[in-house]
Amino acid sequence: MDIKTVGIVGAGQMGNGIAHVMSLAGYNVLLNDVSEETLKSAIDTIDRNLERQVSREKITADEKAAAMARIKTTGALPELGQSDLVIEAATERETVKQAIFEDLLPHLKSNTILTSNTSSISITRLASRTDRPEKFMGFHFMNPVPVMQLVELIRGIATDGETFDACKAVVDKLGKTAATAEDFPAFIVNRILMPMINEAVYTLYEGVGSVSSIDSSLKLGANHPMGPLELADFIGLDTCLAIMNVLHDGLADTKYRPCPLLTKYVEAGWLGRKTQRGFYDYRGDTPVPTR
Ligand SMILES: CC(=O)CC(=O)SCCNC(=O)CCNC(=O)[C@H](O)C(C)(C)COP(=O)(O)OP(=O)(O)OC[C@H]1O[C@@H](n2cnc3c(N)ncnc32)[C@H](O)[C@@H]1OP(=O)(O)O
Ligand SMILES: NC(=O)C1=CN([C@@H]2O[C@H](COP(=O)(O)OP(=O)(O)OC[C@H]3O[C@@H](n4cnc5c(N)ncnc54)[C@H](OP(=O)(O)O)[C@@H]3O)[C@@H](O)[C@H]2O)C=CC1
Repeated sequence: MDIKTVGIVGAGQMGNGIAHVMSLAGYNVLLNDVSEETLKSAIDTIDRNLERQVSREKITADEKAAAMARIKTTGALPELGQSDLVIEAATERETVKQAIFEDLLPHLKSNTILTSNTSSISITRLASRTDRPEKFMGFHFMNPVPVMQLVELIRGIATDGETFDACKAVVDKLGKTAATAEDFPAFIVNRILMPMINEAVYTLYEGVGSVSSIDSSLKLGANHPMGPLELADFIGLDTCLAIMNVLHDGLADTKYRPCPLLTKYVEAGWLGRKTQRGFYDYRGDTPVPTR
């Protein structure tokens, strides 16, 4: 299938990153969000990140201008119906994702491929509630999208070969690398990464280390580019907790129980960088540990 137009639902940190790389690769992009303000700030972020690539001579100013011109924003979900490929990148909550697909279905072309950027939720279950489980799959980018090389591709039980090949061709055109994962809770990356982050929060909860000592231990002792708590703030603590809950419920093993301290931060609305407070406080010039 020849994909020309990509509809993206959700213009948060992942949605704007996906719009950035898609438009730079030559796709027309229709970006949707429930909030007009989020759509505006997504365009500002994409502009800033493309400008950074221009200043580092990764792309030319003309390529940036062409990419910006290929992105349109809309608050009206039905407008995404004419897309060849839809990537849902809204909040990590199954009811939110289900409602989006339900609202979108009556407006879709019959051959549109539906995908979700979910970090953990069952692709088979999301697909089963649509009219096209064979044309549905997981298209999982990593954060920050313009920088990270990997895209996980997840087939639901019914996904057909043509749909998989079309999505794999998109990953190739983006210059990224696909890894195929089976459809089990949190797939590959988050099955491994998120229990490590959760364990870092337990290490903090039990007083084994402070935020700074835990993060420097993993940065300096294991060569991780970010400490696990800094990374949790970067991903979003709400997203981390949602993924742990999917692992805990889906695999029914207490080894995946979310740390109560992670729950407490989320209940406080301290979701990390996106709310300016999480394991670090980002309101000043430099991040200050909150424990
Ligand atoms: C939760 C899920 O479902 C799955 C996930 O995504 S899990 C999260 C996966 N992501 C990670 O693990 C990220 C770990 N962190 C890192 O790799 C690095 O800290 C980082 C790449 C984010 C930043 O790297 P750094 O060396 O500290 O910063 P910096 O030198 O400023 O940036 C490196 C490059 O990335 C670019 N960059 C950094 N952040 C960026 C962003 N948000 N958007 C676009 N470009 C960005 C910079 O411009 C720079 O580009 P050049 O190489 O062309 O100069
Ligand atoms: N953060 C990460 O590192 C990664 C996240 N993901 C996945 O990507 C998805 C998005 O995550 P992320 O970008 O971090 O989250 P954000 O919270 O940054 O963005 C989610 C966006 O979706 C919007 N939204 C909520 N409901 C709807 C709706 N019905 N229609 C349209 N937009 C909606 C939200 O609006 P509002 O704020 O107004 O509610 C918000 O702007 C999740 O499934 C997450 O698991 C995947 C890889 C990495």
